[in-house]
Amino acid sequence: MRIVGLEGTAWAASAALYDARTDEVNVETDAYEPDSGGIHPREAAEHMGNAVPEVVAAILDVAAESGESDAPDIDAVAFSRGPGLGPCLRVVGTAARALSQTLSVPLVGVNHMVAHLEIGRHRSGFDSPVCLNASGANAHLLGYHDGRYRVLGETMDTGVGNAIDKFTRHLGWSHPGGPKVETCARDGEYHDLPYVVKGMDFSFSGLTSAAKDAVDEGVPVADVCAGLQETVFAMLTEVSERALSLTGTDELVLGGGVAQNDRLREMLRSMCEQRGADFHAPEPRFLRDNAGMIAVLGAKMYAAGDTIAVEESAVDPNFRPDEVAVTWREGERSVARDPAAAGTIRGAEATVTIEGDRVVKRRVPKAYRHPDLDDRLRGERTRAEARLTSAARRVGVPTPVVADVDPEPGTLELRRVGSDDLAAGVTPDRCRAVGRHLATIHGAGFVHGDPTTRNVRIGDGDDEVFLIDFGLGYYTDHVEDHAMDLHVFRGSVAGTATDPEPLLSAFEAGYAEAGDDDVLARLREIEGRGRYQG
Ligand SMILES: C[C@@H](O)[C@H](NC(=O)OP(=O)(O)OC[C@H]1O[C@@H](n2cnc3c(N)ncnc32)[C@H](O)[C@@H]1O)C(=O)O
Ligand SMILES: Nc1ncnc2c1ncn2[C@@H]1O[C@H](COP(=O)(O)OP(=O)(O)OP(=O)(O)O)[C@@H](O)[C@H]1O
Ligand SMILES: [Fe+2]
Repeated sequence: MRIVGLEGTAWAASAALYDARTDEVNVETDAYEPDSGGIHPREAAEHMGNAVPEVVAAILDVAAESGESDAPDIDAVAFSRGPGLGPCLRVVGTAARALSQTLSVPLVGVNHMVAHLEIGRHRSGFDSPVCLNASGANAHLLGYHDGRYRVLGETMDTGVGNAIDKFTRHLGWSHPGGPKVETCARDGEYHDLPYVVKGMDFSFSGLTSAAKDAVDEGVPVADVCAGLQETVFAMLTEVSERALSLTGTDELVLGGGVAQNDRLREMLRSMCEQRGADFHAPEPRFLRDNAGMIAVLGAKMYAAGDTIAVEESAVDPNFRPDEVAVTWREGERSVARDPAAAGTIRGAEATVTIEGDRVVKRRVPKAYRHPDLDDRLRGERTRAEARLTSAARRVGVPTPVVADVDPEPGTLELRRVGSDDLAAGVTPDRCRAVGRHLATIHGAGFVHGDPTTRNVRIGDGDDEVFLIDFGLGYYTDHVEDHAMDLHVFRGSVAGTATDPEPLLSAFEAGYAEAGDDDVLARLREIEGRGRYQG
């Protein structure tokens, strides 16, 4: 089978030929480089208009030379339907429809972000990995479950590349900024910047502003670049580790243009090594936007009969990866596995040793993080956990008694609670109880910060649950912060349960019993927010 792929969501006018028999991928790309500032949608679309016919012609030449007959020997045309810049997508969509009609072959509409994921899975040979997509306009964690890729975590504001590019625009550097920050950071000393992780979601906006301010205040640019990389990539590595821990998976693949960064790959590799997981990042030509990944996923979709009629092939600038019916993996294994049951448990942050009634939790140093950042986070979180675990119990929320705390090495001794993690026995009654408990701590002025089904323990009664692991918690009265707690819990249920709806409605009903309606309204808004920001 041979598939032609077309890509043109933003900057790369690209065409590819994928031969499924030999697994060979030929790619022709013509990049748009803005004269100044960031990517300009109209200019980028103009570039697509000029460059797409040329890269297509070049790929058709390759097809003609390598085909088995005089005919081009092509089975289908696959193209990026979104997400991306509307004006660019429309140009490439039109080219793809025309090509499929000229060749009289079916059209396959590919989600660009799922293609970033699938190329990594394809090249790694992994079975059901967690995928971190680190690209310009996006940043999210995906895992396959029951016919869809679920979004396990994502940016709450801009994509990771855009966050870096915004900073370099402030310096007057040309687009793209990512590679320049990487080079400049090599000569810099680490500089502290805000670190924002909420469960498996994360935010870059405060950090970008702080990086700009630091330069304006005279901190050497190289130091700010080093701090920016260390902070941004540590956040991405931490949430990836959380996703591995939550799903029980031991395979991680990386995708997207920012994945070309050596330091990011090094951190992820180091994290995976430390926890005994396998890591794969494809070669750079498959990381940045390219039509090769579109052709490879196009081949899988075509083989599954997943083609679209021309009339239904409209592009979608906000096409989310979790909207895609994953036809080519029907019946395959979910990303969620059974976590190791006994002895020493390796959470995302800590190792937990359970001896009888006593639980010792150690936030071990993470080799992937800069030592200053590592010390800061382990100390802050150990202190927060001790303080908020006790504060929650004082307002009537079941939590473990804290027997001892030592923030310097990052060690806590807790009483053992519950018989299992909620993940092992999610029921509507228990979810309702979690909702009530979160409402109570919000009423007391603080958030949990990471209320997933692995950070709730189940007790003897039908609705007896304990909240644990308050390390990401903090005092706040902001409705948005409270709503993020609910969003994180929803995400952990929706990402792993086969029938999440009854669980989620019970959870929200529980919250409504004891909490503020404004928070539930804000949750709706967060869930509905289009996260794609070009
Ligand atoms: C929707 C689609 O149009 C979009 N594409 C996109 O963002 O292009 P991509 O090739 O995946 O990523 C480009 C980004 O990747 C960054 N980048 C490239 N090389 C880098 C490096 N060595 N270090 C850090 N960032 C790098 C650039 O600064 C830019 O922000 C996406 O995938 O989100
Ligand atoms: N007090 C406790 N009683 C019983 N089990 C516990 C207790 N504390 C932790 N555990 C067990 O250890 C696991 C990991 O603990 P915890 O969530 O605190 O660590 P972590 O590294 O912060 O994890 P993550 O960041 O992945 O949520 C829990 O899911 C739970 O199974
Ligand atoms: Fe991309």
